[in-house]
Amino acid sequence: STGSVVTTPQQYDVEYLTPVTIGTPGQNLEIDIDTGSSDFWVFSSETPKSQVDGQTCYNPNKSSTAKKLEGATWEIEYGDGSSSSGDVYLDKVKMGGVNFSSQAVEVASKVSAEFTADTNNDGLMGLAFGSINQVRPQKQTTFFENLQSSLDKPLFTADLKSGAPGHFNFGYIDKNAYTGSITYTPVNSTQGFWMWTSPGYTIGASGKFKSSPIEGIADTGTTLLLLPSSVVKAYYKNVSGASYQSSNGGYVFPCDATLPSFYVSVGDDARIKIPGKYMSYAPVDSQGQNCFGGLQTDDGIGFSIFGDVFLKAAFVVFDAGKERLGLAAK
Ligand SMILES: CC1CCN(C(=N)N)CC1
Ligand SMILES: CC1CCN(C(=N)N)CC1
Repeated sequence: STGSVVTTPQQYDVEYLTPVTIGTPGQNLEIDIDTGSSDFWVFSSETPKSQVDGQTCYNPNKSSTAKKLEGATWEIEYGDGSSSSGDVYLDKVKMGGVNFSSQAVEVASKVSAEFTADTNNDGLMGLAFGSINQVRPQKQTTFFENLQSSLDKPLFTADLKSGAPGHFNFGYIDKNAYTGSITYTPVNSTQGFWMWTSPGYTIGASGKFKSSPIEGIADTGTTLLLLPSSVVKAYYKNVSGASYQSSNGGYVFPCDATLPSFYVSVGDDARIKIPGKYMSYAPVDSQGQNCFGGLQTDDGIGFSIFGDVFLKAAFVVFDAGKERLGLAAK
């Protein structure tokens, strides 16, 4: 089998939302596909009304195919301090024409304020590895892991775009979705993530390549590109008026500043070009005077995060069959 589903950026490409159908008859939710986690959780009939602000809620009692996973519970906390928790049902889940009949659907009986405020986001689907799933007493496998053996190829691809809809595809590689060739690099999944190491980077079209291994995760659920502080400092040295502002929680610069492109090396002789335009995330003030950088430090995380600022510049192959990541220009 193969599948393809559209994924639509929210304002400033802060996150991408993807339609997912759960249960019988189908209940349609808009889900944040997150390759940096491994739980599929949704707003539900069990989420207190005071914590719901317009989100679509999955109601297992209205699905003839829902079965409660007795005794199973979950709770999860994300890098930004947001969190959610609840219990678990097994139900039919369909996305992009592929479906799995008994997917663990983690229903939220509690969500933090960040999720309540994220009014178009009805839940998250983690596509990292099941080893970091948070359901207890027995961990659950991800939608992709459940599908894997039935897919034409044991892989999925992400084609996120800047300010436009893109696609997640399952089981095949769309040759029309990228230019040139795909460079593959090994994935180390021992921490449960799509973790890989870039050999280095280049700042600006005429910059010199800097050999400096950067270990990080390919993460569709993180908005920005989070790299070691030495790399980030070197980049913003090239941006007039840029400074680290603790009050804003990162590097900020005048919105009219000229931003150099940033090249992330892949394998022996390939690199992904992030256009300067992608290196500005959003205004920090209502006048739109100063802007928050799309590149920030990975301080405190333990590894770098190749988030949407990077991923939307590439065609990305998450190849579980060969434990590797494929990257191509587009
Ligand atoms: C290591 C962290 C990366 C960001 N997260 C995520 N995309 N779910 C949380 C884990
Ligand atoms: C990885 C997740 C971090 C938390 N999120 C949020 N606050 N809207 C969603 C993505």
